[in-house]
Amino acid sequence: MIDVRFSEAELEQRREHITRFIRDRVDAAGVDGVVLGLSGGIDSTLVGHLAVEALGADAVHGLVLPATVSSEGNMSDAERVAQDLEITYDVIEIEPIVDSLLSAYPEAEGDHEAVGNARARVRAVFNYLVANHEQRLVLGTGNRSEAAVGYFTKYGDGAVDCHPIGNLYKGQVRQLARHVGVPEDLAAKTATAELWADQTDEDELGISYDTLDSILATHVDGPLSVAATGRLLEVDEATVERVRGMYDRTEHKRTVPPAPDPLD
Ligand SMILES: Nc1ncnc2c1ncn2[C@@H]1O[C@H](COP(=O)(O)OP(=O)(O)OC[C@H]2O[C@@H]([n+]3cccc(C(=O)O)c3)[C@H](O)[C@@H]2O)[C@@H](O)[C@H]1O
Ligand SMILES: Nc1ncnc2c1ncn2[C@@H]1O[C@H](COP(=O)(O)OP(=O)(O)OP(=O)(O)O)[C@@H](O)[C@H]1O
Ligand SMILES: [Mg+2]
Repeated sequence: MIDVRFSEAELEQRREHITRFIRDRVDAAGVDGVVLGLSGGIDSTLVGHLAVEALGADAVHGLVLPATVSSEGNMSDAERVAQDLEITYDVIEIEPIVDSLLSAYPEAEGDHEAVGNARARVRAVFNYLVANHEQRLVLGTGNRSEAAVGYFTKYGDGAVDCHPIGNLYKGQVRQLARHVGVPEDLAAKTATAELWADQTDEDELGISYDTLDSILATHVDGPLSVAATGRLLEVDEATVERVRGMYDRTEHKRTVPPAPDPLD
């Protein structure tokens, strides 16, 4: 595999670069701070840390938004992160809202993907309720690995004002998290979207993040062909092609929705 990790000096550079980015976005928007969803996972934990470093704890509002499929461990970790960072946070159960969507449209009941994505979109509604009310920006927590293969809910966790860690592969997210002092149990935790019971990213994607990061760095974001990537990483060409296919099929999630060209 490709080792995507930074050197210590590069990590410190990234930390400064991202905290400056967050400050610049807030200043340019003329708002009073940021809001973000805290899931107990490493992406939101790292963004929470960097936001506090950039803006101070008073300018960061956390939302812990449990669903019935959320594990108690993750929800208590999310609260622990907010408490350790000394930020204001709310805990709001989202399932009553998901239930009311399904009682209005029972046809979707039992469709775990549609309902799971609705959970992510209900969370986006709360983020923007707080952002509008308190003059804040919504911070995204998506990383390059998820974005490249479209592993996020369109207008759910993808509905944000900026992506502070959007250029980091998952392996780099874990490394930067350790560098800024995130506790090891959180930095090493298995990634899960928790949109339905027992979901994990690697199971659903059918690939480990180490392999995904390597294929992205080499082929999707890098110059090597499918065959050269397969040889270099010692993975099947079919795996490289599968990742490339996910990237191509999810282009619509990374771009502004199109309209027809203007008439001449
Ligand atoms: N070619 C195209 N051009 C324009 N739009 C297109 C399109 N193809 C689909 N669409 C639209 O996109 C929709 C499908 O996209 P979307 O609604 O996102 O749904 P979809 O991509 O099917 O599902 C989201 C995936 O992201 C994962 N996820 C979600 C949230 C968080 C995390 C996490 O890591 O925590 C992971 C989730 O487990 C699932 O695998 C379609 O229903 C359609 O409306
Ligand atoms: N229960 C939740 N409460 C609040 N926000 C949530 C919750 N679940 C998901 N989110 C939001 O959706 C984002 C996307 O989830 P995702 O699982 O990709 O990231 P993560 O949980 O931070 O890290 P990991 O991918 O390692 O699990 C989270 O970072 C968080 O902002
Ligand atoms: Mg998660």
